[in-house]
This record gives sequence, structure tokens and C-alpha cells, in this order.
Amino acid sequence: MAEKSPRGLADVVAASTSISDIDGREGRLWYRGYDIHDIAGRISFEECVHLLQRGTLPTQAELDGLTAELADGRRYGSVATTLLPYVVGNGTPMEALRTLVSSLAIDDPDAEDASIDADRRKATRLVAQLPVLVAAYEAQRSGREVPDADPELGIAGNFLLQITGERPAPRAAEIFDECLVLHADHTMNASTFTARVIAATLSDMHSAITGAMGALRGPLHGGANEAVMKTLTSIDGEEDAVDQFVRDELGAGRKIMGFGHRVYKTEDPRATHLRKMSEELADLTGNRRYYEFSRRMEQTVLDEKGLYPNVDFFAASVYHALGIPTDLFTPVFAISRMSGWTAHVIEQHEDNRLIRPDSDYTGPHDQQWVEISKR
Ligand SMILES: CC(=O)SCCNC(=O)CCNC(=O)[C@H](O)C(C)(C)COP(=O)(O)OP(=O)(O)OC[C@H]1O[C@@H](n2cnc3c(N)ncnc32)[C@H](O)[C@@H]1OP(=O)(O)O
Ligand SMILES: O=C([O-])CC(=O)C(=O)O
Repeated sequence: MAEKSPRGLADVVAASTSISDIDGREGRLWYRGYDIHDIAGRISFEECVHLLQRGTLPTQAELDGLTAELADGRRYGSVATTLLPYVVGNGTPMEALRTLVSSLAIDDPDAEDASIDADRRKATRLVAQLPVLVAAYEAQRSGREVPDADPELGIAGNFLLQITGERPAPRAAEIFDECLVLHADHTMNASTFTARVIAATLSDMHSAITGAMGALRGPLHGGANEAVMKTLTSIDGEEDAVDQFVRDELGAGRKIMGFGHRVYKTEDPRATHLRKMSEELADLTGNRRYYEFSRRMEQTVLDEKGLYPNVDFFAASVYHALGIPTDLFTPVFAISRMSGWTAHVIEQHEDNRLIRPDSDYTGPHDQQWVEISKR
């Protein structure tokens, strides 16, 4: 009989990886050995993609090569193009995008190729395609065209351009670029674990990523950023109303979205950067309301419950200030995390063993079959 496992597999080691590492007590995060505090704001998302998927920070020549591959990989095929009008307006953006990402497999030029080299090409294309799909989704539902990508802008700047229809201010593009770096990978989080379980059956890259998107959208994981914004906008009145909201929610036994973490028992190092960006954007936009609400909520939740904000908390006020619609916050998370998910699928395929844990059976073993007419 299997031993009882910790609920939610807490502290269980599910895979070996050299992609990222966390120290939950110290509040530290590394991508391939680089401390997040050293690289956030210093590397572009494209460099981060190279680091996660290909193992090293790129030379200029390698970065130029990857940038060209990403520009080339942006185009998606006829299946996603045909599906787009059907999925817009039916369900949430994450449901639509999960379906579109799944459909990308059909048109992928490497669809029949299960090699690691093909995995790498699919990984690059998926990173390039998702931001364009999110922009196409937004354009379709707003009844406008997606502006052409500007070759002078990276993934971050082009995304803001294509979502808002306006060329972003250089600082806005830099801030969003840093957000993408901060969300790119996080060890064995639920969506990455999902991707690795699927990959470990020797299933394909697109199946693994489709599953990961399904896991990310839940409010206990990536879906929390949207829930945080809904919380902030639902609070009427001034800052005192924030304290009342927190007390009411906790008193009713409900969780405050954007707080707590399975691994971090102190400040999430990504929140440190996002808090600063939230304040900077509050000043740049001249609207400090959601930043101030967030600071007040942070203090009250710490006082009342001893919990710290996670990555999703300040991301909400940052994305809002950048003009991103609230229901696209989790798709934005997916745009970034695509780099980590795909790196993990490659790593899993490179040294694979089926992931098949045991379960702790809690039912009886002595049931007797009875004919249907006598049950
Ligand atoms: C990118 C990401 O995925 S970051 C996480 C995003 N998710 C959220 O922000 C949702 C809110 N947070 C949570 O639900 C949790 O903190 C999780 C899911 C992130 C971590 O969950 P777990 O490690 O399983 O912790 P669990 O949910 O068991 O919580 C432990 C205790 O802290 C409490 N707690 C945890 N988070 C919160 C919260 N946000 N608000 C209030 N109480 C909380 C729980 O109620 C529980 O209390 P109890 O022991 O009195 O029952
Ligand atoms: O690690 C986790 O469990 C959740 C998280 O913060 C992430 O995926 O970025």
C-alpha cells in the first residue's frame, strides 16, 4: 500500500531541472544560475528566451539570429485564422487562446517531427505566435485591424502596439519587457508540471503547452492577476475601504487574491520589482489609485494574516496602467511563461521517463458485485 502523500504534493520533488531554482525561505529566484535581481531590467525578454530555451545568455550574433527566427515564426497558419472568429466572444480569452494554441499544431511545419531539434523550432515559434494571437483576439473582438509589427520594437513593444493600436512610450515598453522576464519561469509550478507530465508520455510540444495553458488559467495560479484587478476595481471609496474589504473577506473565510505562495514564505522577489514598476507607472500616468490601494492591501494582509504578495499582485496594477484589458492579464502571463514551458518540454524530452506517481486509496476493497436488478 502506498504511503500517504502530502496534500497537493507540497515539497515533493517531481523532476530534475537546470532551468530555474527557488529558495522559498530567502525569497530568491535564479534562471539558469542568474539571480533574478541581477537580470530583471537588464536583459530583454528575447535574451531571456535564449537563456531558458537554449541555456545561455546570447551573444549579439545569437540574439540577432533568435530575433530573426522569432520574426519569421510569428505567422500562424490557416487553421488558427479560420478558428479565430468562432472562439472570440465564446468563453474567456484564456479558453479561446488555449483552443487556438492547440490548433497551431496542425499547421506547424514540424508537425510530424518528434525530434529535439523540431521541439526547439516549435518552442521558438510558440513564443513568437502567442503575442500575435492575443493581439489578433483583441482586434477581432474590437472590430479593428492588428497594426503591423514594427521591426524596431521587440516582443514587448510590439505587443503593446498591437493591443492598444498606439506605439508605446519607450519606458512603457521597457517596463512590459521586464514583466515578461519576471514571469518567464518558476520551477515546478502547476502549469509547468502539467506540461512535463504531458511531455513525459512522449506526447508533442503543442499538447503539453495546451495543457499548461489550461492549468495557468485557474485563479489559484496565473488567473489570480485578473482576480486582483477585479478586486481593486470593486472597492468603492478611499483607502480605508481596503482595510474593510480585507477584513470582510478573511472573516468570511475567503482568500485574498495575489497573496500567499506554496514555496515563498517571505517576499516573492518578483513582487519587489513589480511594486516599483507599479509606483513608477502611477506617477507616469498621474493615477495613483490602484498603486495606493495595493500598498494598503499589502500592509493589511501582512498584519492580519502574515501573508506576502506573490507575482500576480502588483502585476495587476502594472498591466492596468499599461492599458492592457483586465481579461488579457492571464494571456499576458502565458506569453511570458511560454518561454519556460517550452524549455521544460525540451528538457523533459531530452531525458525522459514517464511521470506516473502513486495514489493514496481511501475507499474499500471488499465490495461485492450485485446484479443490476437487485441493486
Ligand atoms: C503565479 C502563481 O501561481 S502565484 C499564486 C497565485 N494565486 C493566488 O494569489 C491565489 C491566492 N493564494 C492562494 O490560494 C494560496 O496562497 C496558494 C494557492 C498560492 C498556495 O496554496 P497552498 O500552499 O496550498 O496554501 P493553502 O491554500 O493550503 O493555504 C495555507 C493557509 O494559508 C491561508 N491562505 C493562503 N493564501 C491565502 C490568501 N491569499 N488569502 C487568505 N488566506 C490564505 C489558507 O487559507 C490556509 O489557511 P488555514 O491553514 O488556516 O486553512
Ligand atoms: O511557483 C508557483 O507555484 C507559482 C508561481 O509563482 C509561478 O508559477 O510563477
